[in-house]
Amino acid sequence: MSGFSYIAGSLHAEQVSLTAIAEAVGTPTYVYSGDTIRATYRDFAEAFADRDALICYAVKANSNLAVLGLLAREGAGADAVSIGEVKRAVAAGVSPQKIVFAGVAKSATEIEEALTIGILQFNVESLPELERISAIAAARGLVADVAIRINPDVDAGTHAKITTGKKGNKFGIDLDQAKSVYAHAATLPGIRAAAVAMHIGSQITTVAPFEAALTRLVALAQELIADGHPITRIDCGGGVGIPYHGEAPIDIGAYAEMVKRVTAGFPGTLMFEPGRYLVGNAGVLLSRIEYVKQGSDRRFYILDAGMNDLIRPAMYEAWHEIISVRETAETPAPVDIVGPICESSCIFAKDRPMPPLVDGDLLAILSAGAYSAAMASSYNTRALPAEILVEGDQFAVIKPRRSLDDLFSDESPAPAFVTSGV
Ligand SMILES: Cc1ncc(COP(=O)(O)O)c(C=O)c1O
Ligand SMILES: N[C@@H](CCCC[NH3+])C(=O)O
Repeated sequence: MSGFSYIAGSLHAEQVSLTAIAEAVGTPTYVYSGDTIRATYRDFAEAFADRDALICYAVKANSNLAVLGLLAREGAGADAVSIGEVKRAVAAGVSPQKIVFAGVAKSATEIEEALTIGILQFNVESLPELERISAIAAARGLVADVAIRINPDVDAGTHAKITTGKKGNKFGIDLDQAKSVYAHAATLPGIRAAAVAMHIGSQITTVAPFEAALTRLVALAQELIADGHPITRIDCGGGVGIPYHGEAPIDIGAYAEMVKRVTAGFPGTLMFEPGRYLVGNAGVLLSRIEYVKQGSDRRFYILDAGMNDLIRPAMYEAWHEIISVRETAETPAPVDIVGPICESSCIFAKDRPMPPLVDGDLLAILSAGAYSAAMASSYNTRALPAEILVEGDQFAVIKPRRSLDDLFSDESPAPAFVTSGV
């Protein structure tokens, strides 16, 4: 929980009291520690300081412009999965020549706009996509740099819903098809196949699956180079996990040692796409207990935050640590911590030992810096949560809470119809 600690009996983000934030902007609110994001990025970058390396932060993990800007100022590039994410990265100050564009369904419009922006490379996930990129680039007299994302058929040992590098997953091109796809790429006028790429899944907690996949990718890169392909970059993807529930985190030094050893014979650029690792443990979701309800067999803490604000427990049965903002040494007892949404899965924790708390007390849901605000929705016509960035003893509202009117001001109970024309 670096970046968050109790000071004078009250939980703080760096030197800012979460109680003061709740009073200033209300709840539910995401709070991020800028210092933690920066320090984590620097650790990652430092581990590869002796190699030509480009760290492309996976924008999807937390796409707030303030977070992107902070990382851009550290020198990070961006891994984007939509033209919207590409534009966010550019708006935050990321150089287009540090942006990779991944994703299985890039539209023609997205490809055109990315070419106009001048991104570094497209990470291509299928043969028809490769041909589409070539046709669009060639029509403009351009040559697009691409990596083919390889599916190395490795079990990442993570949750089934977030594994991506096993045969049968929709992502990437199967390893046994790779050489023929590169051979085809070499014949296309709008393509320069300058890289190989992989991304085998998320929240991976051991180095072994990365090593198995990277070993296959490097062997492929060497064969491709021997065949005359201009491979100058290896994109190792993201996926490095974080502790949510006492997991031993991947030691970034051990991960870097493995990557450098496996790629020792490759003189080009190493690329990485970390998302969760950089921001996951740098954020909390701050929420207030609306009601404490005592049922006949259990006690509920009913929060003002719901699954629309933080969907990971409902979607992946994810475990998030939840702590009281008011420090207390009182004996914990099991409670169910639930939200207001009309779904049985709107529950953050079941039978979780918690200290006795009362209506109005604040809770912090930890490890909520990644895939949390970014996946929030306004289901049940609820405003999206606010977001705050803390730096030392100061905080900034980096996403104001919108008014409820904003949620439906562009809808009408009596819409104007137009003739379809068919
Ligand atoms: C292609 C790609 N790169 C990078 C990431 C970032 O993953 P993580 O947040 O686990 O580092 C993802 C998401 O899993 C992804 O799909
Ligand atoms: N959204 C997922 C991770 C998916 C990563 C995107 N490929 C999570 O919260 O764990």
